[in-house]
Amino acid sequence: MESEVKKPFLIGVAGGTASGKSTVCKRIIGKLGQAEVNDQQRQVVSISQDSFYRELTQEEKLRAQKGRFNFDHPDAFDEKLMYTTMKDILEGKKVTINSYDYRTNSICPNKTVTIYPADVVLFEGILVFYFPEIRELFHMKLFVDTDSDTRLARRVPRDINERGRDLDQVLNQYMLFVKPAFEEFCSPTKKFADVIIPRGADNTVAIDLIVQHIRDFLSNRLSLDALTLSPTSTPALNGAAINGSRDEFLQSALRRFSSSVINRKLFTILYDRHI
Ligand SMILES: Nc1ncnc2c1ncn2[C@@H]1O[C@H](COP(=O)(O)OP(=O)(O)O)[C@@H](O)[C@H]1O
Ligand SMILES: Nc1ccn([C@@H]2O[C@H](COP(=O)(O)O)[C@@H](O)[C@H]2O)c(=O)n1
Repeated sequence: MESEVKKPFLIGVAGGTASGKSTVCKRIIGKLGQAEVNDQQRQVVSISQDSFYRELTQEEKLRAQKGRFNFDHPDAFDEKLMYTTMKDILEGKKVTINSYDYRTNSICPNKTVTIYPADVVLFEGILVFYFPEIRELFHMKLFVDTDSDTRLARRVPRDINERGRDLDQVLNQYMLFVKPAFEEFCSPTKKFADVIIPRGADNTVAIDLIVQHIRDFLSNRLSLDALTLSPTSTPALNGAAINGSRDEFLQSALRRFSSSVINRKLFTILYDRHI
């Protein structure tokens, strides 16, 4: 039998720096029951746009060390790599992405992350809605809308504790690049969002609604897939549906989709429609 190609539900998660984008993604992953699942089995994965910062020239590296490089400008990213990676993910391919090191302002040498095909892929970053070709790939677009005071108050300790910066560097970079670029490039992309999440991860009502929408989308797609099964594409499943018992059909359907986050009660309904 042909192996199943997983075409994921692709969700873009944009918002200003330290708005809570990665925390929102973690909450969604947790609520879909995927927090403890290992990388290869994981059906819901999150990718950061930071993995697509481009390598700097020597001159840019020197400027970055002095806090004089604008990492909040669209040109700081490798747009082409972002697009081809998202296309590959949408085609159900396994992809390899870079790890990024904020301390050296560069891609970690000899360190990559493998992203295995999944049901749901979240792609989060300050400018994920900025590039039109990439924006159009998303099935759902979320904008995490946290006020700028809160974001700065979170960014300062994070950049000092986790990204190797000192207070002066963080504040200078914020005033010189981060704040103006947010206003010019990030904030205007809020209008493309399907859902705006005020207060980020604190907004459990919004997160629950989004999780329910993801479940509904996946159930509907699975329902369509199963209703259009052809004997050539999935002989085992179809054979069971046509010739076998109700239990055989459900067993083979569950085997095929056993790793999915989708509601399995659906198969009972499908069986009743098929037979
Ligand atoms: N709702 C929240 N309440 C308190 N701290 C938060 C909240 N959301 C995020 N944080 C903290 O703020 C910092 C930035 O959050 P993060 O999710 O990494 O933001 P982003 O991905 O948008 O840069 C992290 O240290 C995180 O733990
Ligand atoms: N070498 C770098 C690369 C990026 N940044 C800053 O990271 C921010 C984006 O990450 P978030 O998790 O905050 O969304 C962005 O505002 C860049 O300024 C950096 O400081 N150094």
